[in-house]
Amino acid sequence: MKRSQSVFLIGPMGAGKSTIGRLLSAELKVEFFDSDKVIEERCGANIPWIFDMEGESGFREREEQAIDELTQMSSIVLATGGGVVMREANRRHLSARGTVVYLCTSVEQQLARTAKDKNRPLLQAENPERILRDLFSARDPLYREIADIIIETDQRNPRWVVQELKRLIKG
Ligand SMILES: Nc1ncnc2c1ncn2[C@@H]1O[C@H](COP(=O)(O)OP(=O)(O)OP(=O)(O)O)[C@@H](O)[C@H]1O
Ligand SMILES: O=C(O)C1=C[C@@H](O)[C@@H](O)[C@H](O)C1
Ligand SMILES: [Mg+2]
Repeated sequence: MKRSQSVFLIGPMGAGKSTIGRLLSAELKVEFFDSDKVIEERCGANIPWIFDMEGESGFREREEQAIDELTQMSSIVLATGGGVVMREANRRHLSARGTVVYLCTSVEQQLARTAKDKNRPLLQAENPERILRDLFSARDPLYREIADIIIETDQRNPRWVVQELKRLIKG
């Protein structure tokens, strides 16, 4: 682990960052934060509302501020939003301030895992599969660029991923 002892989970929508982050923080007995939730709490509104009122750029401003603050805390588990790597400042802070874990998932699994949830404005379009494929092409190299650990989650249940992560982080 890097100096701060924090673990930052990155990856696309439906990779399991929020689910695995919560379980991992309980195992490691450290505090858990989800940057999407922090942004919603601070704003007093949900992500679709922020996208509607402020556009994606407004959301990204709020996200950059939240990531800067959260990555300065010591010994936390942080689940990030799927688009966090789009800003260079976020990549720099995540990479310098903790152990970055990229949770990889196929587009098929992402579609299955996000199908019922309406809280992801980028997927409320006619062809979410096309969108997920385009996002994957743009973002996968950026996730890889800052990842200390890469873990494939398609065929794994969240509890297995947490145990594997615990082993890799301690090792
Ligand atoms: N390894 C897994 N196997 C099966 N289901 C999973 C797995 N990981 C997550 N899920 C399920 O997929 C859905 C999406 O997971 P989650 O919200 O944790 O993703 P996320 O990476 O935080 O997405 P976002 O970037 O949109 O916040 C949840 O219903 C969760 O229970
Ligand atoms: O992939 C993305 O760009 C996003 C993922 C979600 O976690 C949220 O941060 C928001 O819906 C945007
Ligand atoms: Mg999440």
